[in-house]
Amino acid sequence: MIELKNLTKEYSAGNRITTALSGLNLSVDKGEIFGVIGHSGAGKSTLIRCINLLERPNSGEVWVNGVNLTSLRTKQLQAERRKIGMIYQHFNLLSSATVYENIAFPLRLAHISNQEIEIKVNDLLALVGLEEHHDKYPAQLSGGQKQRVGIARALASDPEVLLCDEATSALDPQTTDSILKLLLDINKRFHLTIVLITHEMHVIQSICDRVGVIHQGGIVEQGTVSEVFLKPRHPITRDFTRGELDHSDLLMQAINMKSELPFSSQVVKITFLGGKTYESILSRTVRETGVDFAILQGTISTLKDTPYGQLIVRFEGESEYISTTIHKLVSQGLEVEVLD
Ligand SMILES: Nc1ncnc2c1ncn2[C@@H]1O[C@H](COP(=O)(O)OP(=O)(O)OP(=O)(O)O)[C@@H](O)[C@H]1O
Repeated sequence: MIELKNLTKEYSAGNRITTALSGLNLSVDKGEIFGVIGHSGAGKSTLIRCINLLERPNSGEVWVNGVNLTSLRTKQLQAERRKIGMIYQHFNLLSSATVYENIAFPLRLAHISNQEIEIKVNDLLALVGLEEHHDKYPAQLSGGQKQRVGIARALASDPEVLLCDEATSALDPQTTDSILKLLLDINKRFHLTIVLITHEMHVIQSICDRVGVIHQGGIVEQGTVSEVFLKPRHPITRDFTRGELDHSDLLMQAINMKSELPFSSQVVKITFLGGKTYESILSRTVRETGVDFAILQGTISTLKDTPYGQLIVRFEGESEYISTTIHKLVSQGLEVEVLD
């Protein structure tokens, strides 16, 4: 659906050149929610603005729905851009126009009749839950309501792609969740392809199917959210996932106390995904092998609709039986990483 091929983007200010994207490649499938996560300055905004050519790359190609946007003339590009909606961190609403007129704006530009506009805008107001606010001005709305107007406006031209530029970064956690839920609902209902950029793991974890990690203008790791999130390989990805299982000093002490223990032990990280999260695999297995365990740290949460759990445990017992335990856990589909 979207293919970014070898994109490079440099900004020059005076005699200083900043490389924001360097040979970046990315492909997004139709109907998926793809998240790009990265630290400040990594190139996220430049990347998302290159998808609709708000920012023109110095080299490389941008393909959306089989069309090479980078090869188009202005008029053709304008027509293709209508199929790409965008929402922004600071909403970018017209402050002097009502909610209704903000949503109607792209339709008026496209010379749609008043009658059609009325039907369309009323449908969109209902979709984003703002029917009662149609004649208010942006200043009279909360941040979450403003973003709902932004979403309705972006959907007015029936786009095939929705780009979200840090769309929840200015919102509190509760409002963030309600906007993410709305985006998920829109994605499912209209089979809309969504690309979002964020610096928050929570956003990726809540609604994305796949994720790319951007660092110094390139994608350093990408895959399904569970692949990238549960088995991070790149140090930057580890930075983002660290919060989930916190490698605190206390945990490190517990891991390193092996030599002081009167029995042999092994510290492991066990990852449960999907239905296995709620099965009693661990307790059943240790009952069979006779190994004891102490839980040092644990979390159970969800990746979009999929439950997952991660436990750091210290197995205690004969080393041979500990090995058997690990082997049995792996053969039942759990991920086991030996930590000491
Ligand atoms: N208009 C510009 N002129 C000069 N340099 C720019 C411009 N826009 C971005 N940059 C630089 O390009 C690099 C990437 O910026 P970009 O805004 O894409 O990163 P980001 O990941 O979105 O960061 P943030 O999360 O802080 O918005 C940074 O070094 C930034 O300073």
